[in-house]
Amino acid sequence: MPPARNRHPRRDDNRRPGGPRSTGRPQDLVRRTAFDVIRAVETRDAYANLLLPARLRDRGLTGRDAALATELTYGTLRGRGTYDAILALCSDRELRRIDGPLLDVLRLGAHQVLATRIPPHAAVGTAVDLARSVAGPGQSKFANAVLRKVTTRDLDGWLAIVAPEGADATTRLSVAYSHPKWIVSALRDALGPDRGEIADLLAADNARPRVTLVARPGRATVAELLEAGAEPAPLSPYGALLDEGDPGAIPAVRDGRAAVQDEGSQLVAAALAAAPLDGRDERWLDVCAGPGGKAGLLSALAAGRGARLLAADVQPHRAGLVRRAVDARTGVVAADGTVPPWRPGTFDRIMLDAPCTGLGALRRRPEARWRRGPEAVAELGPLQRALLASALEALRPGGVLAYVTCSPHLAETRVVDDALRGRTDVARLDAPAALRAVAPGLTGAGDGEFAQLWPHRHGTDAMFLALLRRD
Ligand SMILES: C[S@@+](CC[C@H](N)C(=O)[O-])C[C@H]1O[C@@H](n2cnc3c(N)ncnc32)[C@H](O)[C@@H]1O
Repeated sequence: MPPARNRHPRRDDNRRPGGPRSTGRPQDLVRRTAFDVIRAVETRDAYANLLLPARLRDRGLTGRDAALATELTYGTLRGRGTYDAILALCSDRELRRIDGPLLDVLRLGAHQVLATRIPPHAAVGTAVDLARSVAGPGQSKFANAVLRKVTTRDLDGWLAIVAPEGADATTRLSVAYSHPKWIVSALRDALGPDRGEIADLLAADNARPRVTLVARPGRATVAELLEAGAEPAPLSPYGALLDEGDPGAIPAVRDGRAAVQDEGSQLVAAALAAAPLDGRDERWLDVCAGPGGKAGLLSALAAGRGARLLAADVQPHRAGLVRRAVDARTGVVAADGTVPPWRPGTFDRIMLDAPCTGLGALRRRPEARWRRGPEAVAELGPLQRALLASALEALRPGGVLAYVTCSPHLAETRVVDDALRGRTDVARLDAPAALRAVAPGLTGAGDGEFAQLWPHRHGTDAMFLALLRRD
């Protein structure tokens, strides 16, 4: 099966209105912008989702031009694994011998040829122009020769060659769905008995998610978001989906009463808030709160109950971002959760949204899959375990803790089993039931103690949730 394709309406008229910077041909500016962001991701570890909006603004690209630049940037970054396999067959030079800028032009060209409705001659022509401007006339001839070969087959035709049925399953899925092999293996392991869904999961990682908004209760309502053009979200009682338009233009979002937040993130925060608890319910803690997505919702839910949230993050600038997401009652501190400034047994509810590989949010971060290797999982383990041990210490007897990762990787979720081994004072609560209590329509999120949401099943990031009570 081919990777999910982000088809773009067939057109080569992506002109932008004239303006002070509209010297060269406008379509060149669109592709040049995509190229610059792809290069920055490659050479200086830039984040496409942060850099691209800034470049679009700088260059005055809006509307259809901005949409095309976004599609080209994200699609090229996501599809790199597939495109490299195809380019390797079309080039008489090994890919590792092709200069970085030229290789990125070829990837951008391959994406346009194979996964958009841009006519092949326009895709090749503009890529050759770009190759000339970033790598010189000699290299533009090479780019022309390679990309012309790419145009000889459609994506399915190429996949039959680079990811043939007879190849071993991990390699085939890795090339066809453009995921590194170690991620394919890790995701398949995480699916466990449902491993047959792996192709659907990889395809979901390649599809751009819809923008999900959260109405922070007591500060905004879902109805207000619907009036602004959003649709109700299928699962979260606080959620709404936006198909088009700038979320920042919605007054509630502009004022910080609502925000952009994945539905899975909303659900795990709401499940912690709704988990049954005996006794005092006044002191809530978010240990790893930056940049403040879950803290924003928790602070609003806490306020509605007369409880108070303390939000912490080890990085002062991330703690600063949290301040913008929460109300004035919420305390925000820059603190290391492994050597915390708070006393043991202080809190009634704790959110531990641990630093993780983010393998559950690949659809939002197009370049993330290429950035780190499997060593990242091993590197994060000790920190995840230390944070969980320390957060359990901070919980009062009878209190409830949510251990959350936006990664389904078993090494990152089994941290909970490691932490509880040999302990008799911590009980695992039924996390799937807690999620269903806030999202009654939810199915397929697990039937044991732990809950796992999936992009291909739930349309959310692959959030993992364990709910623990200290006895
Ligand atoms: C997955 S992110 C949290 C996302 C956040 N909960 C949200 O919903 O927006 C993990 C956060 O943990 C923070 N972090 C890493 N090590 C930490 C530590 N030792 N103590 C506290 N925070 C830490 C990181 O700075 C990062 O902001």
